[in-house]
Amino acid sequence: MHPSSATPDPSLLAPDHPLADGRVADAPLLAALRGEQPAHRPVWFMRQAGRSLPEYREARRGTTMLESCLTPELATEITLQPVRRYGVDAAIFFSDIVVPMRLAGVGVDIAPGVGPVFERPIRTMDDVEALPQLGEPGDRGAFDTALDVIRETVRLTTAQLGETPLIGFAGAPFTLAAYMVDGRPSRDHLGARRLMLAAPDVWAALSAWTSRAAGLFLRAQVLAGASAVQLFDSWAGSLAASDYEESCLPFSAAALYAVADLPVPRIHFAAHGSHLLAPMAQAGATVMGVDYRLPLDAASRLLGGAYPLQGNVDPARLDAPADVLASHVLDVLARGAEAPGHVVNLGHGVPPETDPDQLQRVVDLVHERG
Ligand SMILES: O=C(O)CCc1c2[nH]c(c1CC(=O)O)Cc1[nH]c(c(CC(=O)O)c1CCC(=O)O)Cc1[nH]c(c(CC(=O)O)c1CCC(=O)O)Cc1[nH]c(c(CCC(=O)O)c1CC(=O)O)C2
Repeated sequence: MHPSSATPDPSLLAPDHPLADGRVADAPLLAALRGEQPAHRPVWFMRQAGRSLPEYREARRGTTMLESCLTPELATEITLQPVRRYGVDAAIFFSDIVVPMRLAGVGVDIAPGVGPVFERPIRTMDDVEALPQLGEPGDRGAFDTALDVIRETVRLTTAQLGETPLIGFAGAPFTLAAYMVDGRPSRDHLGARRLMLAAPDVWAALSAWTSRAAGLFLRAQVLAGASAVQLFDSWAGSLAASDYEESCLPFSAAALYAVADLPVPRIHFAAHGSHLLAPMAQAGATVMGVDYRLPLDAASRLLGGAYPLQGNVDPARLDAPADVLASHVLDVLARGAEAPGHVVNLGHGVPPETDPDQLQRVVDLVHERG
């Protein structure tokens, strides 16, 4: 089993990093992620920067998704939009889980209304061995050079964020590998799960590659200025716990280990993953994200009260009448108070058709009552 933690060393951060120069020292988000009780419960939303915002749709006019992720000034503006509009307690880096693969030279694009689509699905050991080399942490090879555009966006964003922390993120090895095997979004990831069981050596080699890509992508974001990270194992929920522990956990642990020596909280989240919460907590995260299917007090008990939690407003209630939404948010706050620390989020990403005014109501209620 891969080691999952190391001793964080603040000296690894540049003096002008928001954590080093004190800019984010009093941020409620970081206090809650450390398991403390800040003056108010912090809140942010997965996919807060995106299609639900008119200003996003305006800013994206005439550009493809990946162009917008790889144009520093545009990605910075999009990351800042929800912080300005809602007053949320965190920015999440506007990017996508396939960006590191694109930067590595893998043929992938994001088709609107579909999601990631790969030119060549990965099915054999030859396919894996033909993937671009990524190098080791600290190597100045082609991939590390390609990550400079990410570093530039993080720097531009944190220069404008002031006291609001930036969360860097990556897709987890299983979710990335599932896209690469299936070649496009899939509901049950049967192609990936079949390969995992039929050719475990190919699956392990691919997962080692996606784990390295995710880990280097996270590390680049933190060293450039991100003050926390989130590893999205969006689709691990399609796995049985035994398959997850056997074929995925070691690779998620390796991805998180890539930033374990840096003094930043590490959030780990899987949609539909309540049955995996305990094994996922062994991957080396310091905070667990919970989707909307498992109440936070039950999640905290399941984890022995050992982890601050993030979540878990049900996205479906964002369309409900204001009083129904309010009572649901108050219930999430009450249950979240059972955990050592609580960051309010949705139980999955903001649905594109969400009314921004409803998200504003959630932020105001959490800041008032949280
Ligand atoms: O059409 C557009 O404008 C691009 C849509 C968009 C993408 N990534 C995006 C956005 C902005 C937004 O969500 O509105 C932007 C995006 N992708 C992601 C995040 C991180 C987060 O959720 O806060 C974000 C938001 C970043 C931010 O708020 O700053 C990461 C991501 N991309 C992806 C996944 C895995 C997944 O959801 O399948 C995940 C993990 C997040 C999750 O589990 O919800 C893959 C992906 N990327 C994308 C899509 C959507 C394709 C579509 O429905 O048009 C999809 C597939 C899907 O969502 O079903 C493209």
